[in-house]
Amino acid sequence: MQEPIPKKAIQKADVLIEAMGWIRRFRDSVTVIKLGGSLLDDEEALRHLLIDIVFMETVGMRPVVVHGGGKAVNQAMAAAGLEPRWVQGRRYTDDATLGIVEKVLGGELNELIANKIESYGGRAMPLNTTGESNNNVLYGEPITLEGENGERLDLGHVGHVTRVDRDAIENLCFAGQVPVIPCLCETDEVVDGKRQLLNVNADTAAMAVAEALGAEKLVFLSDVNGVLRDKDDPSSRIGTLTPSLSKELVGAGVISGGMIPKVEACLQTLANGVGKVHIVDGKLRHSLLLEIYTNQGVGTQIVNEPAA
Ligand SMILES: Nc1ncnc2c1ncn2[C@@H]1O[C@H](COP(=O)(O)OP(=O)(O)O)[C@@H](O)[C@H]1O
Ligand SMILES: CC(=O)N[C@@H](CCC(=O)OP(=O)(O)O)C(=O)O
Repeated sequence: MQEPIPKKAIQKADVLIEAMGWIRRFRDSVTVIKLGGSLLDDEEALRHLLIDIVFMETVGMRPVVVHGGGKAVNQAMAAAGLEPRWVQGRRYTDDATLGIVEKVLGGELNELIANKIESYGGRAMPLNTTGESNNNVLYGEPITLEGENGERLDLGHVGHVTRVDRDAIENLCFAGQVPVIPCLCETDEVVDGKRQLLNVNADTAAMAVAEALGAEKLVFLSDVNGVLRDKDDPSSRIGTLTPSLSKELVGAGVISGGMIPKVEACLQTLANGVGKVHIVDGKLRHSLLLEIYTNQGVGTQIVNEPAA
C-alpha cells in the first residue's frame, strides 16, 4: 500500500503557491539591501540573510547589496592604537583611518560577503577599489558640515555620493550576479591623474544606489526590529513611519544615534521616487523574505504622508 503523503509536505507546497503571487510581482525588480555593520559579525544572522539574497536572485529578483562595517573598522582602529573621532555621526577620516577603512570595508568585508554568497550557490561581484582591478561604481565629493555657530567642520576624507555607475550595476544584475558595494566612493574629479578615495556613511551610500537604480525597494537590515518608541523595548516597534512623525521623534530624542542617518536616508529616498523603504531586523531569521514575500510586517516601513 502507498504511504500517505505527510501533512507537512503538503503545507510546504502550499507555502510555495502562496509565495507565487509575490514572486511574480517582484520578478525583475531591483531591491537594494543595506547590510549594517552590527550584523556582519553575527555569523548565523549573516548566513541566513545571504541565503535569502541567493533565494531572491534565484526567483528572478535583482538584489543589490550595499554594506557598512563600522564595528569592524572600530576594532581594526583599536588594534592599530587609533581612537575613532565622530563628527555629527560621521567618522573623522584622516590618512591612517582611510587606510583602515579601505582595507576593512573595501577589501576584507566586501570580499567576505561576495565569497559567502557564492558559497551558498549564488553568484556575486565585489565592487571595490582595492586589489588589481578597480571596479568601483560610486563617485562623489567631500562633504562639509556646519557646527552650532555656523563654523565649518573638518571631516577629513569623508564624502557623499553624487554619481553611481548604473550601467555597471545593472549589467551584473541582468547577468544573474549580485553586486556587492562597499560604502566608499572616489572623487569624480581627477587631480594629478588620480581620484581621491572617500569614506561614506553606509546608509547614505545605499540611498544613493537605490535612487540611481530607481529601485522598487530599499531595505535597511540592522540589529533592531525597526524604529522603536523606546529603543530598549522591542515591543514598542512603530510599524509605519511618516515624514512628520519621524521629525517629531527625532526632535523628541526618541530616534537617536545611528538611527538618525538611517531615517533621514529613508525619507530622502522616498522623496526621490523609490517605491518602498523598510528598516528590518537582520537578526530575525528570514526577515528579508518575510518583508518581501508575505503580508507580515516585520519591521518599520517608511511611507509618504497619506493624502489629506
Ligand atoms: N528609536 C530607535 N529605534 C531603534 N533603534 C534606535 C532608536 N534610536 C536609536 N537607535 C539605535 O540605532 C541603532 C541602529 O543604528 P546603527 O548602529 O547605525 O546600525 P547599523 O550598523 O545596522 O547601520 C540601534 O542599535 C539602536 O541602538
Ligand atoms: C563617514 C562614516 O562615518 N563612514 C562609516 C562607514 C561605515 C558605516 O556606515 O557602517 P555601518 O552601516 O555599520 O554603520 C564609518 O567609517 O563607520
